Amino acid sequence: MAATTAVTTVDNEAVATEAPYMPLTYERTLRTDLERTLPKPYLPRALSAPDTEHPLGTPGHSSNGLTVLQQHVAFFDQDDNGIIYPWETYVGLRAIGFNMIASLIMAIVINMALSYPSLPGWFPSPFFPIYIDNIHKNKHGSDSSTYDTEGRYSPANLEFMFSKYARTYPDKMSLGELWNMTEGNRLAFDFFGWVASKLEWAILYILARDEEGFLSKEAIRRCFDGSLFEYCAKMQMGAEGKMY
Ligand code: HEM
Repeated sequence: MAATTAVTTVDNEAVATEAPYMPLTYERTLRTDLERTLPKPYLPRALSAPDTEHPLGTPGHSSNGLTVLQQHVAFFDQDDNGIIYPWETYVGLRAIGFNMIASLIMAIVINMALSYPSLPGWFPSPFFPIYIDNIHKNKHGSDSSTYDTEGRYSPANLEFMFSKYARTYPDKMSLGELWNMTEGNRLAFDFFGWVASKLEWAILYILARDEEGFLSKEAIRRCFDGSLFEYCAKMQMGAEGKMY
């Protein structure tokens, strides 16, 4: 009997997600029920971005053989040649609803920051192209870890983002909660990553927040696979359709 109890205690410790002497581990909780609706939630997906409510990813959204991170940026490749120039980023941002000044500033910042790591050679280009083949080389620190280093999408990390930081509602986050998330994701002395993360989440919040000022899990999930951008562009053109 004693042996059984000992084994049970050891087993529980082996899968514990909370440590009594580290309060953050029980303030920022991890969901342990993901497998009820999402098979192999720990497995990074190369082609689709599922969550517990959408175990097959985005219906009707084709990967075209691209990784989820490549899909995130492919919308901005206006001529489909695998290279995103600043003017293409600008056109894409305008198409999803940003005004001229915001789109201009964002296009310059995004292409200046992301071009060099993505280039096929070591020589910089004055036109600041971003090569989609190498977009995984632009992964930075202090992010949500939802993309892996090859550009796959890790479903469990999207779910943990919500179980850790979504306090008001389980499926949407306020601006303050997003702020806490980016603060919680900060890695030491990672100045580039701190700023890049804040900007990415701020732009997404501006783009997709609802009337009450919350950013939904569905908007975030669809930002990861880029289908959110297609949806926003359609909405801007006045096309029919509803995402939520
Ligand atoms: C309105 C447009 C955009 C929004 C709202 C947006 C938002 C985001 C968000 C929320 C993330 C996830 C960050 C994290 O996991 O913490 C992300 C990641 C990323 N985005 Fe965008 N993005 C946009 C446009 C672009 C464009 C045009 C490019 C490049 C052509 C780009 C390249 C990337 C890359 C490389 C990552 C991976 C960074 C990482 O996880 O470390 N994004 N973006």
